[in-house]
Amino acid sequence: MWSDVAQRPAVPAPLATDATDAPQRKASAVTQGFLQIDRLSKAFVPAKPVFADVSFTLDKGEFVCIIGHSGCGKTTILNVLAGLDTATSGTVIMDGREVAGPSLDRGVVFQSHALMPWLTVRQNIAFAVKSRWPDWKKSQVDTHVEKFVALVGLSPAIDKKPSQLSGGMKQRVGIARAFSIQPKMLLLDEPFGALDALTRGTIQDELMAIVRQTQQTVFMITHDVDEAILLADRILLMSNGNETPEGYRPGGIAEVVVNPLPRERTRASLHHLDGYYALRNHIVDFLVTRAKAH
Ligand SMILES: Nc1ncnc2c1ncn2[C@@H]1O[C@H](COP(=O)(O)OP(=O)(O)OP(=O)(O)O)[C@@H](O)[C@H]1O
Repeated sequence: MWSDVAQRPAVPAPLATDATDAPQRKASAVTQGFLQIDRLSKAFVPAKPVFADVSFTLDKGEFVCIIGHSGCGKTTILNVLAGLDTATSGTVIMDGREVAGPSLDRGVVFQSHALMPWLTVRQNIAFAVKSRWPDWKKSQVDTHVEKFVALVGLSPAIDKKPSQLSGGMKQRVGIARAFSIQPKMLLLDEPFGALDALTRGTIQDELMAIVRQTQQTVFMITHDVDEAILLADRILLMSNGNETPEGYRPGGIAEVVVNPLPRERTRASLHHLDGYYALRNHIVDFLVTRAKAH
């Protein structure tokens, strides 16, 4: 089902098991893609890597979500992609260059918005823009900041400080800031995790519109199956490390699911689309039966 090969089907393809499509995934993982992750592993405790042999790629303009139970290593992978942490082994190549530290080429949004509380919305975003383009004049910075604040619908609040904003508004500022530096890749770690369902839905729609408009490449962690189905072109299903009768087995990418739903989907239309329930059930089944015992 929805196997990760070069061809992206428009309708659900017949079921392909992990075992049968894994070799194809590995071959494509190291030869194609704007972002190439090759045999990544991370061990905080030497004998028990959290995950091992993690290989996948992202094409330019692609939106990929990773889903898996708590502790499987999603944030660790995202931190390695961001250059905020190092892997124990393996490589990350973005746009032909190895990721070896943080860079303004990668915008990161965490669950906690991480805004500077003493600065206004405008100043928070301008800070990032000035870091990216130190030679820009104030008027240039202002115009650029205003454009991205408008994109997330926050123009009326541009001169407010974070303490004067709701949780959803703060998260929008974080998203505007990440987009404003026009990174080559956006890394999102459960950016809507702390928001109520209504706000979450609205911002999901906004994010999707901006991503489509800017052709942004996105890697996002989520625990929400519907969020992944709405936003992602592909969904990486990640298993946890676990003890087996043969000994400890590290976690890893158990399966890559290609989203067969039309890209123009919306939250409102999602559950009316052919293939939605099959896709959802497949992911939920993975989380219930396979994610912790592979
Ligand atoms: N700095 C660290 N030192 C030691 N262990 C760590 C460190 N960071 C993470 N871990 C461990 O590595 C494992 C993976 O953590 P990580 O935060 O990447 O998981 P996750 O899948 O993102 O979880 P969640 O969904 O709960 O955020 C966990 O068991 C965690 O305790």
